[in-house]
Amino acid sequence: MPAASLEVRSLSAGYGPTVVLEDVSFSVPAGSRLSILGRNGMGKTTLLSSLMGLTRRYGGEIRVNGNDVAGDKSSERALKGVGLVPQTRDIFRSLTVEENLLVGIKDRPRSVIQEAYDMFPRLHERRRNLGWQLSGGEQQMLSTARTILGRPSVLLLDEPLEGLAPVICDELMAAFTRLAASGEMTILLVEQRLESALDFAESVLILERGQIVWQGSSEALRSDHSLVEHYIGVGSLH
Ligand SMILES: Nc1ncnc2c1ncn2[C@@H]1O[C@H](COP(=O)(O)OP(=O)(O)OP(=O)(O)O)[C@@H](O)[C@H]1O
Repeated sequence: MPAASLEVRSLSAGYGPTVVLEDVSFSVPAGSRLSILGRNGMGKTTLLSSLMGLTRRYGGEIRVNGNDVAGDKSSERALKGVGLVPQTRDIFRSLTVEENLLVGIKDRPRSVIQEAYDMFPRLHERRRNLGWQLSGGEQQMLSTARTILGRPSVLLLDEPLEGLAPVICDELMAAFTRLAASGEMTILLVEQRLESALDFAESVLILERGQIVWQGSSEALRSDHSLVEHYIGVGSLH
């Protein structure tokens, strides 16, 4: 599936009776990159989970290439090209790396696993290791590779660098940048590290208490220190 556009209109969503996202609207052209910023607890994970169909929706539309998927279950959204790499890196801990990857290939031939190994050679070295034996960075690579093998046209990455050593972060960001450059996926990245988020994406949105408080280009945000300090925190830009 080639990259798809994403359009979100007046989305409100949450958990049970709790509304977290309120009237969220934005669009991402096919093949482009959006970073989602905001302090802890502002609704970033809830936004990605809602795009994947994992929260309760109170209203609004989610259009993938113009088709509204907001009423679809998450499994249906996955078939329509939405792929989430969750913050929890939910790999199967008692399966090997290779078995985990096989789960992600959907109906593609087994040989496509090589795509994951090309992307992350470390996974090839660890292919017979069990999920629980992997480091945090390797788990992130596996979780990402498994989702990517399903060829999503809209890829949602939730804080992929969290808790990882700088050298691993660089390796992952390089892989995400290569993916983005391939033009095969539209990518949304939730990331606390401002520099990484701005380097990665052309455009940015900032969430505060479940609402979008700023949207614009990465360059505009980078050059406006007062905006960054107001919404994200002092000293975020170096
Ligand atoms: N399963 C849940 N049930 C009820 N409320 C939840 C649930 N998950 C998150 N929340 C609440 O929704 C709000 C937004 O949380 P969310 O995890 O989306 O924020 P976030 O911006 O991703 O934060 P962080 O950067 O810490 O991951 C918070 O007030 C949080 O307590």
